[in-house]
Amino acid sequence: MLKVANLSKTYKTGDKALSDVSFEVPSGEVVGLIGPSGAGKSTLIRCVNRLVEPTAGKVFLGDLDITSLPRKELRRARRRIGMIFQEYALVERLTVMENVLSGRLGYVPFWRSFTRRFNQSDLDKAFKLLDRVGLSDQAEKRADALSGGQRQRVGIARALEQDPELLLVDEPTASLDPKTSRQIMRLIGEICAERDLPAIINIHDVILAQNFTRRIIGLRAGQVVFDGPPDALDDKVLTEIYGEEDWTAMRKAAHSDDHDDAALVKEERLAGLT
Ligand SMILES: Nc1ncnc2c1ncn2[C@@H]1O[C@H](COP(=O)(O)OP(=O)(O)OP(=O)(O)O)[C@@H](O)[C@H]1O
Repeated sequence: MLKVANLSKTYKTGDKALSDVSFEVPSGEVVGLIGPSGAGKSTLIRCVNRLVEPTAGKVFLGDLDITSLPRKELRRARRRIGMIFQEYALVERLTVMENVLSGRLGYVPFWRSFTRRFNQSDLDKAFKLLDRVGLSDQAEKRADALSGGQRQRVGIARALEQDPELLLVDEPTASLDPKTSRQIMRLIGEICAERDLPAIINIHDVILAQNFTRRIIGLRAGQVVFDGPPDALDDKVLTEIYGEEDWTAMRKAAHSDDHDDAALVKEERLAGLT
Protein backbone atom coordinates (compact mmCIF):
# COMPACT_ATOMS: atom_id res chain seq x y z
CA MET A 1 0.00 0.00 0.00
CA LEU A 2 1.10 3.56 -0.72
CA LYS A 3 0.38 6.42 1.65
CA VAL A 4 1.05 10.04 0.77
CA ALA A 5 0.60 12.42 3.70
CA ASN A 6 0.56 16.22 3.52
CA LEU A 7 3.00 16.29 0.63
CA SER A 8 4.18 19.70 -0.59
CA LYS A 9 6.77 20.76 -3.13
CA THR A 10 8.07 24.22 -3.85
CA TYR A 11 10.84 24.34 -6.45
CA LYS A 12 13.90 26.53 -5.96
CA THR A 13 12.42 28.88 -8.55
CA GLY A 14 9.56 29.55 -6.12
CA ASP A 15 7.03 27.50 -8.15
CA LYS A 16 4.64 25.88 -5.71
CA ALA A 17 3.92 22.60 -7.47
CA LEU A 18 2.15 20.64 -4.67
CA SER A 19 0.29 21.84 -1.58
CA ASP A 20 -0.65 19.48 1.23
CA VAL A 21 -1.52 16.46 -0.92
CA SER A 22 -2.76 13.37 0.96
CA PHE A 23 -4.18 10.04 -0.24
CA GLU A 24 -3.71 6.28 0.10
CA VAL A 25 -3.60 3.66 -2.63
CA PRO A 26 -4.37 0.13 -1.43
CA SER A 27 -2.98 -3.01 -3.09
CA GLY A 28 -4.39 -3.70 -6.52
CA GLU A 29 -5.90 -0.24 -6.98
CA VAL A 30 -5.11 1.70 -10.14
CA VAL A 31 -5.47 5.45 -9.71
CA GLY A 32 -5.69 7.83 -12.65
CA LEU A 33 -4.04 11.15 -11.86
CA ILE A 34 -5.56 13.92 -13.97
CA GLY A 35 -5.30 17.68 -14.14
CA PRO A 36 -4.34 20.49 -16.53
CA SER A 37 -0.80 21.17 -17.63
CA GLY A 38 1.25 22.46 -14.70
CA ALA A 39 -1.14 21.04 -12.07
CA GLY A 40 1.67 19.05 -10.44
CA LYS A 41 1.02 15.52 -11.75
CA SER A 42 4.63 14.73 -12.76
CA THR A 43 5.94 16.37 -9.61
CA LEU A 44 3.68 14.18 -7.49
CA ILE A 45 4.70 10.96 -9.26
CA ARG A 46 8.37 11.92 -8.88
CA CYS A 47 8.05 12.90 -5.23
CA VAL A 48 6.82 9.38 -4.43
CA ASN A 49 10.21 7.85 -5.27
CA ARG A 50 12.09 11.07 -4.54
CA LEU A 51 13.33 11.70 -8.07
CA VAL A 52 12.06 15.09 -6.92
CA GLU A 53 12.64 15.84 -3.22
CA PRO A 54 9.44 16.86 -1.45
CA THR A 55 9.62 20.08 0.56
CA ALA A 56 7.32 18.73 3.27
CA GLY A 57 5.17 15.69 4.01
CA LYS A 58 5.64 11.94 4.03
CA VAL A 59 5.47 9.02 1.63
CA PHE A 60 5.07 5.49 3.00
CA LEU A 61 5.40 2.28 1.01
CA GLY A 62 3.86 -0.24 3.40
CA ASP A 63 5.56 0.61 6.69
CA LEU A 64 8.62 2.11 5.05
CA ASP A 65 8.94 5.89 5.29
CA ILE A 66 10.50 6.68 1.89
CA THR A 67 10.92 10.35 2.75
CA SER A 68 13.28 9.75 5.66
CA LEU A 69 15.63 7.26 3.96
CA PRO A 70 19.30 8.08 3.47
CA ARG A 71 20.61 7.81 -0.12
CA LYS A 72 21.80 4.20 -0.01
CA GLU A 73 18.59 2.90 1.49
CA LEU A 74 16.58 5.03 -0.89
CA ARG A 75 18.28 3.23 -3.80
CA ARG A 76 17.21 -0.09 -2.30
CA ALA A 77 13.66 1.17 -1.75
CA ARG A 78 13.42 2.39 -5.36
CA ARG A 79 13.83 -1.19 -6.53
CA ARG A 80 10.44 -1.82 -4.95
CA ILE A 81 8.86 0.85 -7.17
CA GLY A 82 8.50 0.24 -10.91
CA MET A 83 8.35 3.20 -13.29
CA ILE A 84 6.84 3.34 -16.75
CA PHE A 85 7.58 6.40 -18.87
CA GLN A 86 5.95 8.32 -21.70
CA GLU A 87 8.97 7.98 -23.97
CA TYR A 88 9.59 4.36 -22.88
CA ALA A 89 13.23 5.09 -21.85
CA LEU A 90 14.52 1.95 -23.60
CA VAL A 91 18.12 1.42 -24.61
CA GLU A 92 17.61 1.54 -28.38
CA ARG A 93 20.58 -0.56 -29.47
CA LEU A 94 19.84 -3.38 -27.01
CA THR A 95 17.42 -6.20 -27.68
CA VAL A 96 13.94 -6.41 -26.23
CA MET A 97 15.15 -9.15 -23.86
CA GLU A 98 18.14 -7.11 -22.71
CA ASN A 99 15.90 -4.14 -22.04
CA VAL A 100 13.56 -6.25 -19.94
CA LEU A 101 16.49 -7.74 -18.03
CA SER A 102 17.80 -4.26 -17.30
CA GLY A 103 14.90 -4.08 -14.84
CA ARG A 104 17.00 -6.45 -12.70
CA LEU A 105 20.14 -4.31 -12.75
CA GLY A 106 19.41 -2.85 -9.33
CA TYR A 107 19.56 -6.39 -7.96
CA VAL A 108 22.52 -8.14 -9.58
CA PRO A 109 26.09 -7.49 -8.40
CA PHE A 110 27.87 -4.72 -10.32
CA TRP A 111 30.29 -7.00 -12.18
CA ARG A 112 27.42 -9.14 -13.42
CA SER A 113 25.39 -6.18 -14.59
CA PHE A 114 28.49 -4.91 -16.37
CA THR A 115 28.91 -8.14 -18.32
CA ARG A 116 25.12 -8.41 -18.53
CA ARG A 117 25.13 -11.91 -17.10
CA PHE A 118 21.87 -12.87 -15.55
CA ASN A 119 20.87 -16.07 -13.83
CA GLN A 120 18.41 -18.53 -15.28
CA SER A 121 15.55 -17.46 -13.04
CA ASP A 122 15.90 -13.84 -14.24
CA LEU A 123 15.84 -15.08 -17.84
CA ASP A 124 12.83 -17.34 -17.22
CA LYS A 125 11.00 -14.48 -15.61
CA ALA A 126 11.79 -12.13 -18.49
CA PHE A 127 10.47 -14.69 -21.02
CA LYS A 128 7.27 -15.08 -19.02
CA LEU A 129 6.82 -11.31 -18.85
CA LEU A 130 7.42 -10.91 -22.58
CA ASP A 131 4.81 -13.56 -23.16
CA ARG A 132 2.40 -11.73 -20.84
CA VAL A 133 2.77 -8.45 -22.70
CA GLY A 134 2.43 -10.21 -26.08
CA LEU A 135 6.03 -9.92 -27.26
CA SER A 136 7.43 -13.44 -26.85
CA ASP A 137 8.31 -13.59 -30.55
CA GLN A 138 10.20 -10.27 -30.43
CA ALA A 139 12.76 -11.06 -27.70
CA GLU A 140 15.82 -10.82 -29.96
CA LYS A 141 14.70 -7.75 -31.91
CA ARG A 142 16.45 -4.45 -31.22
CA ALA A 143 14.34 -1.95 -29.32
CA ASP A 144 14.67 0.63 -32.12
CA ALA A 145 12.92 -1.75 -34.53
CA LEU A 146 9.69 -1.77 -32.52
CA SER A 147 6.48 0.24 -32.84
CA GLY A 148 5.47 2.69 -30.10
CA GLY A 149 2.94 0.29 -28.61
CA GLN A 150 5.49 -2.55 -28.62
CA ARG A 151 8.05 -0.29 -26.94
CA GLN A 152 5.62 0.55 -24.18
CA ARG A 153 4.98 -3.17 -23.69
CA VAL A 154 8.73 -3.62 -23.22
CA GLY A 155 8.66 -0.74 -20.72
CA ILE A 156 5.91 -2.51 -18.80
CA ALA A 157 7.75 -5.86 -18.81
CA ARG A 158 10.95 -4.13 -17.66
CA ALA A 159 9.15 -2.46 -14.75
CA LEU A 160 7.69 -5.83 -13.73
CA GLU A 161 11.03 -7.67 -13.96
CA GLN A 162 12.04 -5.99 -10.71
CA ASP A 163 8.98 -7.41 -8.90
CA PRO A 164 7.73 -3.98 -7.81
CA GLU A 165 5.29 -3.36 -4.97
CA LEU A 166 4.08 -0.17 -6.62
CA LEU A 167 3.89 1.11 -10.20
CA LEU A 168 4.37 4.78 -11.06
CA VAL A 169 3.25 5.42 -14.60
CA ASP A 170 3.96 8.76 -16.25
CA GLU A 171 1.84 9.56 -19.33
CA PRO A 172 2.10 6.01 -20.75
CA THR A 173 0.01 6.78 -23.82
CA ALA A 174 1.11 10.31 -24.71
CA SER A 175 3.08 9.11 -27.75
CA LEU A 176 0.56 6.51 -28.92
CA ASP A 177 -2.49 6.50 -31.21
CA PRO A 178 -5.94 6.18 -29.57
CA LYS A 179 -6.38 2.46 -30.21
CA THR A 180 -2.91 1.52 -28.97
CA SER A 181 -3.44 3.81 -25.97
CA ARG A 182 -6.49 1.83 -24.96
CA GLN A 183 -4.65 -1.47 -25.37
CA ILE A 184 -1.80 -0.24 -23.16
CA MET A 185 -4.17 1.08 -20.47
CA ARG A 186 -6.09 -2.20 -20.51
CA LEU A 187 -2.85 -4.17 -20.17
CA ILE A 188 -1.63 -2.10 -17.21
CA GLY A 189 -5.01 -2.51 -15.47
CA GLU A 190 -5.06 -6.28 -16.03
CA ILE A 191 -1.50 -6.72 -14.80
CA CYS A 192 -2.16 -4.70 -11.63
CA ALA A 193 -5.24 -6.83 -10.93
CA GLU A 194 -3.31 -10.08 -11.49
CA ARG A 195 -0.50 -9.00 -9.17
CA ASP A 196 -2.54 -7.04 -6.66
CA LEU A 197 -0.27 -4.14 -7.50
CA PRO A 198 -1.15 -0.53 -6.66
CA ALA A 199 -0.46 2.00 -9.42
CA ILE A 200 -0.68 5.72 -10.06
CA ILE A 201 -1.04 6.67 -13.70
CA ASN A 202 -0.42 10.27 -14.68
CA ILE A 203 -2.72 10.61 -17.66
CA HIS A 204 -3.85 13.74 -19.42
CA ASP A 205 -6.65 11.99 -21.33
CA VAL A 206 -9.73 12.15 -19.07
CA ILE A 207 -11.78 9.67 -21.11
CA LEU A 208 -9.00 7.08 -21.00
CA ALA A 209 -8.65 7.61 -17.25
CA GLN A 210 -12.41 7.16 -16.80
CA ASN A 211 -12.53 4.02 -18.92
CA PHE A 212 -9.55 2.23 -17.47
CA THR A 213 -9.21 3.19 -13.80
CA ARG A 214 -11.62 2.75 -10.92
CA ARG A 215 -10.45 5.80 -9.00
CA ILE A 216 -9.42 9.21 -10.18
CA ILE A 217 -7.52 11.92 -8.37
CA GLY A 218 -7.85 15.37 -9.90
CA LEU A 219 -5.17 17.97 -9.27
CA ARG A 220 -5.49 21.66 -9.86
CA ALA A 221 -2.68 24.09 -9.03
CA GLY A 222 -0.98 21.50 -6.80
CA GLN A 223 -4.05 20.61 -4.77
CA VAL A 224 -6.35 17.59 -4.81
CA VAL A 225 -9.74 18.89 -5.96
CA PHE A 226 -11.31 15.50 -6.71
CA ASP A 227 -10.78 11.99 -5.39
CA GLY A 228 -13.43 9.47 -6.31
CA PRO A 229 -14.84 6.97 -8.83
CA PRO A 230 -14.85 7.82 -12.57
CA ASP A 231 -18.66 8.03 -12.64
CA ALA A 232 -18.59 10.94 -10.20
CA LEU A 233 -16.47 12.94 -12.61
CA ASP A 234 -19.30 14.96 -14.11
CA ASP A 235 -19.08 18.15 -16.16
CA LYS A 236 -19.14 20.32 -13.03
CA VAL A 237 -16.17 18.52 -11.48
CA LEU A 238 -14.29 18.45 -14.79
CA THR A 239 -14.81 22.19 -15.15
CA GLU A 240 -13.51 22.68 -11.61
CA ILE A 241 -10.36 20.75 -12.52
CA TYR A 242 -9.75 21.98 -16.08
CA GLY A 243 -11.85 25.10 -16.54
CA GLU A 244 -14.56 25.50 -19.22
CA GLU A 245 -14.54 22.90 -22.06
CA ASP A 246 -17.16 21.26 -24.23
CA TRP A 247 -17.23 17.94 -22.36
CA THR A 248 -20.15 16.57 -24.38
CA ALA A 249 -18.24 17.01 -27.66
CA MET A 250 -15.18 15.39 -26.14
CA ARG A 251 -17.17 12.34 -24.98
CA LYS A 252 -18.79 12.03 -28.42
CA ALA A 253 -15.40 12.04 -30.14
CA ALA A 254 -14.08 9.36 -27.79
CA HIS A 255 -17.22 7.30 -28.27
CA SER A 256 -16.89 7.33 -32.06
CA ASP A 257 -13.24 6.26 -31.66
CA ASP A 258 -14.48 3.27 -29.66
CA HIS A 259 -16.91 2.41 -32.43
CA ASP A 260 -14.16 2.64 -35.04
CA ASP A 261 -12.13 0.20 -32.94
CA ALA A 262 -15.00 -2.23 -32.59
CA ALA A 263 -15.73 -2.07 -36.33
CA LEU A 264 -12.08 -2.69 -37.14
CA VAL A 265 -11.85 -5.72 -34.85
CA LYS A 266 -15.04 -7.11 -36.45
CA GLU A 267 -13.69 -6.58 -39.97
CA GLU A 268 -10.38 -8.23 -39.02
CA ARG A 269 -12.25 -11.21 -37.56
CA LEU A 270 -14.36 -11.59 -40.70
CA ALA A 271 -11.25 -11.41 -42.82
CA GLY A 272 -9.65 -14.09 -40.62
CA LEU A 273 -6.85 -11.78 -39.55
CA THR A 274 -7.39 -12.16 -35.79
N1 LIG B 1 12.31 21.46 -12.30
C1 LIG B 1 11.43 22.45 -12.05
N2 LIG B 1 11.84 23.65 -11.61
C2 LIG B 1 10.96 24.64 -11.36
N3 LIG B 1 9.62 24.51 -11.52
C3 LIG B 1 9.16 23.34 -11.96
C4 LIG B 1 10.03 22.24 -12.25
N4 LIG B 1 9.27 21.19 -12.67
C5 LIG B 1 8.00 21.64 -12.64
N5 LIG B 1 7.92 22.91 -12.22
C6 LIG B 1 6.69 23.72 -12.04
O1 LIG B 1 5.86 23.04 -11.12
C7 LIG B 1 4.49 23.10 -11.53
C8 LIG B 1 3.96 21.68 -11.74
O2 LIG B 1 4.63 21.08 -12.84
P1 LIG B 1 4.42 19.55 -13.27
O3 LIG B 1 5.34 19.25 -14.39
O4 LIG B 1 4.49 18.69 -12.07
O5 LIG B 1 2.89 19.59 -13.78
P2 LIG B 1 2.12 18.54 -14.68
O6 LIG B 1 0.73 18.51 -14.13
O7 LIG B 1 2.83 17.24 -14.73
O8 LIG B 1 2.10 19.24 -16.09
P3 LIG B 1 2.14 18.56 -17.59
O9 LIG B 1 0.82 17.85 -17.73
O10 LIG B 1 2.25 19.75 -18.49
O11 LIG B 1 3.32 17.66 -17.63
C9 LIG B 1 4.48 23.96 -12.78
O12 LIG B 1 4.20 25.28 -12.39
C10 LIG B 1 5.90 23.85 -13.32
O13 LIG B 1 6.25 25.00 -14.01
